[in-house]
Amino acid sequence: MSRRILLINGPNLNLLGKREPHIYGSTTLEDIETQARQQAHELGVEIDTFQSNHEGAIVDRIQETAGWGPNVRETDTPGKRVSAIIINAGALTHTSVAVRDALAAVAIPFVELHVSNVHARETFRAHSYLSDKAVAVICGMGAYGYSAAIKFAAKHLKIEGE
Ligand SMILES: O=C1C[C@@](O)(C(=O)O)C[C@@H](O)[C@@H]1O
Repeated sequence: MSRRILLINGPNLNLLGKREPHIYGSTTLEDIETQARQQAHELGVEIDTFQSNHEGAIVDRIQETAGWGPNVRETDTPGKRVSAIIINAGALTHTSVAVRDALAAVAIPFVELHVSNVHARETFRAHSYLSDKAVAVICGMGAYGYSAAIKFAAKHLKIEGE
């Protein structure tokens, strides 16, 4: 059985480690993704990583997990199935019906993740378009949240029928 996790990071998360370190810490996205690949290997799962500052690119990448999307032609080999998505949608969490709809369309269980405690910040960050559809929500654990999400996804989220 192969289990594959897709880790998505949205706008400005390419700046982790540089951006507001008092809020987001000093760990870079590169560090997080390197650690994620190592952890996935140890857990016996596969992991794909994706970061984009663009809402449409994130929607396209989510669609691709179901073999859909503008970059997938009828003749293409079906994309690899993903058993779980871990998504830090950044600011799109609070604004994007499109990301929510894409996650609902592919119907793959997902974990919503935030490095900071979004409930202890500006009030607009307390609302999420994703939380009510997420299997789990992690926030305020810093970079460790990624590790917790991967462990949870690897253990609890399996491709149906496997
Ligand atoms: O870009 C981000 C990062 C964030 O998702 C976090 O990881 O804490 C929290 C969001 O409110 C913010 O827009």
